[in-house]
Amino acid sequence: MSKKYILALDQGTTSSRSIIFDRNGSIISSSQKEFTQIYPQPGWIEHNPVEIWETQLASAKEAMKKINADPSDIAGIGITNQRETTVLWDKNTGVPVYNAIVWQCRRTADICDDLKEKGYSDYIKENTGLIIDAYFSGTKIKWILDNVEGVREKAENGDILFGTIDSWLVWNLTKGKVHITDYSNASRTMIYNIKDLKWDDRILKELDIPELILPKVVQSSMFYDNTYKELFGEEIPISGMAGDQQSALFGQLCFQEGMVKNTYGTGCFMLMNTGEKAVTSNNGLLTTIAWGIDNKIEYALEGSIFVAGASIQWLRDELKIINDAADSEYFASKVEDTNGVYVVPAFTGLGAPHWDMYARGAILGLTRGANRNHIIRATLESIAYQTKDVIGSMIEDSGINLTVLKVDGGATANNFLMQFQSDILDVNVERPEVTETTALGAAYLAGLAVGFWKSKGEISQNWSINRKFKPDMRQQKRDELYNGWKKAVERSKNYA
Ligand SMILES: Nc1ncnc2c1ncn2[C@@H]1O[C@H](COP(=O)(O)OP(=O)(O)O)[C@@H](O)[C@H]1O
Ligand SMILES: O=P(O)(O)OC[C@H](O)CO
Repeated sequence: MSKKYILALDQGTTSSRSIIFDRNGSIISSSQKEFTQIYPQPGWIEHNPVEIWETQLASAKEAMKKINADPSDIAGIGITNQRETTVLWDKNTGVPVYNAIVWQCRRTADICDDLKEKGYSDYIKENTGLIIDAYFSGTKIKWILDNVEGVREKAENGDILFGTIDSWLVWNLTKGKVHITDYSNASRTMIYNIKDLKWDDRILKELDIPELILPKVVQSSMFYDNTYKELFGEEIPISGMAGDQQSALFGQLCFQEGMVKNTYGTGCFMLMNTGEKAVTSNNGLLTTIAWGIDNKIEYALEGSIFVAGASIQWLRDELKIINDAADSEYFASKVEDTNGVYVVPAFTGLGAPHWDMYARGAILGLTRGANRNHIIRATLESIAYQTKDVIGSMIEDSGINLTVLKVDGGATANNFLMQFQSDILDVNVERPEVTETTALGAAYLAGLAVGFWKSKGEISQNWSINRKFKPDMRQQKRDELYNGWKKAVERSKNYA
């Protein structure tokens, strides 16, 4: 019987999703399960790795059940994941030794300060492409080794394994047989040398991380192994793997140098394909591996914004001034402007291009007339302003003048935000028909490896546009608004 589908496992920051795609790249079935966000202290964020695995598996089974898909209908599984989030587990029992330390967690800021004081900034930038920050996995691994009793000793004896979420899922899908990560995920650890394509000895030594806990780094599109038989009743090939932002770049078909996408989820991540060149940023962007495919490595420039859609969840869950994320569009549209209000959602510091681990959130410009709608509108606008900060850096670093921005992710459903984004950038914003491009990218990577799709050319025919937003704002107004934002951001810096 011929295989009909590819199953993408999209393990995100707030939910585990599984999506089944057909040969046209259309969504045939999906399932999503939220899981617990654990905040042990201000600025600390953890996930339970077992809950991650269980929700991911449950969503995969549910997506299959909804369409009565048999495991034999599935040509391959592609995995895509929240990046940097760090898990250490016991190799013999498969039990995590601590909760996963999430990418947003700031607990290792002091380890990062120490690295900077020791003069590692240039070395780390040149060799890992990254800027020293608590965001990345390296200092999180060190924290677990140093702070969880008995773990360092076990690690040195070879009884502990480290993985980002991709590794953790593959380990569980294969019942402890396979310990791997792909190039795109490895490039987010701050311990991987993206030029030499190997774990970096000098950084490992400085952070005191034993190399034997690290996974083997592999291509993003290849047959890795099968799921173990009892899991779905039959083995299914696992054949694609990439960090979620790189996967979205692939899913948006940004295969050529200079092509850019921006994903609006919990955070906002803009990536530009730079081909086989690792471009170094002079403006606060990261150099990262886009993917390893056909025995080649391609690179990307990345602007990482830590808080985007999460600020809308904050309006809903903490301020309780909206009931649903989608309501933000209605309330924002009820006012002409923000009445001079700016919201800087630096809840977990600021990422690109500012890189300030000690920035914190702020609401500025309040006057007696400021109301709920202004705050909601200012929160949505902050997502667009942060994107503008990043795009400015990208244009300077690449020399490429952007005329179109391809967008995806949950918050792109918001038409007010998309129009404001186009207005403030003065570029066209294109929203595709399938905005689940993260999962789609993983499906493409998996499908290409098993011959479900023959070539990138074949999948390129699948992309179609849902709506194009065109700029409609005077330059003077654009400048005024953006200058106000820049002032507000400065006020939020170096606070904690
Ligand atoms: N209509 C909307 N307007 C603004 N934000 C939205 C809207 N719908 C969803 N969001 C935001 O998008 C995020 C969810 O997008 P998603 O791509 O699923 O994120 P992730 O993969 O990071 O979990 C949430 O933070 C949510 O607040
Ligand atoms: O889970 P998301 O979509 O918020 O993505 C998280 C990023 O991979 C963090 O680098």
